[in-house]
Amino acid sequence: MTSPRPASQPARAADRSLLGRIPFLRFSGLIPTRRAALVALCVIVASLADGFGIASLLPLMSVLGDDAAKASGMSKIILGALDSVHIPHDPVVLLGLVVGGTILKGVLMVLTTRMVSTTVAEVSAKLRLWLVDALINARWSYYVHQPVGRFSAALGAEATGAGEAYMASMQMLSQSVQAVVYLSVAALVSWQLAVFTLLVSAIMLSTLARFLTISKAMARNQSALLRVILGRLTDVLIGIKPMKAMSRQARFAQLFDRDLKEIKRTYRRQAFAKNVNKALQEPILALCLAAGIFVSLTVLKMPVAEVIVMCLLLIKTVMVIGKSQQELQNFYANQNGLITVEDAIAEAREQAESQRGRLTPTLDRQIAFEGVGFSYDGKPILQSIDLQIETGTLVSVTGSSGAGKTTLVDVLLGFHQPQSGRILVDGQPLSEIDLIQWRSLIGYVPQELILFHETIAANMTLGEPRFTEADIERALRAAGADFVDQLAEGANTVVGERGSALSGGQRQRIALARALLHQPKLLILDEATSALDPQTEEMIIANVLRLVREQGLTVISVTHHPAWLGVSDQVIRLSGGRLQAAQPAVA
Ligand SMILES: Nc1ncnc2c1ncn2[C@@H]1O[C@H](COP(=O)(O)OP(=O)(O)OP(=O)(O)O)[C@@H](O)[C@H]1O
Repeated sequence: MTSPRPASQPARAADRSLLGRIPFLRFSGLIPTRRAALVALCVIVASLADGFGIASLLPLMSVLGDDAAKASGMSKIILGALDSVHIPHDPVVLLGLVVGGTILKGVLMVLTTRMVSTTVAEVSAKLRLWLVDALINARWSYYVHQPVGRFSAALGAEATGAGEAYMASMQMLSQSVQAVVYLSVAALVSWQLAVFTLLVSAIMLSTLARFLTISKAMARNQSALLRVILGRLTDVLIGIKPMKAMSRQARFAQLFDRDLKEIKRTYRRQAFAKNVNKALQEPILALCLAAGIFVSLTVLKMPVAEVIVMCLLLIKTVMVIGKSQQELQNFYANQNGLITVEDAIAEAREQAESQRGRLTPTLDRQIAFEGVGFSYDGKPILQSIDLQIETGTLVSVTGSSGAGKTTLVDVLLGFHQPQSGRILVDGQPLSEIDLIQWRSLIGYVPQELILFHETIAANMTLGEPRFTEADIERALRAAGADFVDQLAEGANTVVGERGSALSGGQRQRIALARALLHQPKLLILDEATSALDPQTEEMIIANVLRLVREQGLTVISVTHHPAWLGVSDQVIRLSGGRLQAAQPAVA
């Protein structure tokens, strides 16, 4: 998942251009151009076929109509067109043409729907993939400031909404093409009919436009509210235990209640706007139609057959334009998902971890900090740190809470770039080393360790198939996790949500086994044995020390525990971000 962004992937600004505001062009960066063009072409062809269905009824009406109808301008044009392609004026032949055309249209529609549905699924899947990829490759400091729920919302409902928006844009394209065909046929029949149809459509669209605006606004509100709720829910569920223990969860339920009521209100308004739009289209059309029929029959004295065909055309055209407006409403209701996911992707990509280093790390001799300084938002955390860590030694980092111990480790992991000084690994600047390769040499147990809702084995291998059962067994032994043998399912025991089916000390040992599984050259332990009883801690220290002495493992242990400090080759003491005293490594 470390691949750079493919060139075809969209930049945020490009999609907000004028062209990007046209619904079906909005997806140009998401779907390969050729495929997008093919889908659009199929939609257009199927819609043309659908549009010409109505035109094919006209010759039939003319042939079946009375003499007055045959003598009208409309019929002359149609019958003349039939003569030019040598189609006899026979009702049976014409009926056959209508049926054949309808079947062809049906087949085209099915094929097109299939292609559009596949692309809808692809749009959602691709957005999810890009988002996951961007998140995984973002720098550590980015995660620190992000509510997790934001990404849950983007990966779930919002990515699905983006697919729905694509579907709506294609439907809209289809209805628009049909509208153009119907209008052209109407113009062929009579220019007055085409003008009247446009007039009726304009009345309908402008009357109902405000419901479109409501849909758009409500969709935006829903999206923002859902993000807040999901973010809060994720936080609450992660930290529910102390809240329940102190009976302080009620306040959160009240907050959810307020947000959920607000969401309910936006959904109600959106559903109303959508359905009222649909419901009002027909009465508006009926009123205009009644007026048109009255004028045609009584004032213009047009033949009845011709008025029927014209009414049919007008109804079809206006309905298709109305449907196109409904699809635009659907697009607005869902495009927020697209915008939100694209924004999340673009933002995470802007925070992508720099991969500038090209050097291959070795770690055979020494890690050196030379005048390393680091600040958070201008607040100095590490100041002029100078130290050497020889390979094959055990080094403890100690100091009061907030002294900068974890930050020191984070800088060594390449999570933060020092603002002054440099770190050298076997004489090579860390800033020039390939960070992916560097971290693959490291085993790391963090202070706030998290196990996944998986088996013990899966928590150790993290899904990598290269590890064997023997590897898992070896790492469990080294981590002092003998308790796994007592479990009915052994390493196949599921550890529960964030490892809650295990004790704190058991979780720490699984996390240590995970860190040892790939036989790292550098093991970093951040308070990794804080939850263990003294006997278990001593046993783990002995195991780690054996790896140091026998296999040349380098260990940095952030700790306050005397058991670690007593056996360390070097103790680094931090106070207020400065090195207090460093004891040289024991020979
Ligand atoms: N992401 C952050 N943004 C801003 N300040 C931070 C951030 N992370 C840590 N700090 C600050 O940096 C200082 C050092 O934190 P650090 O976690 O390195 O201390 P520590 O010595 O490991 O403490 P402890 O022993 O309590 O874990 C603290 O004052 C902390 O508030």
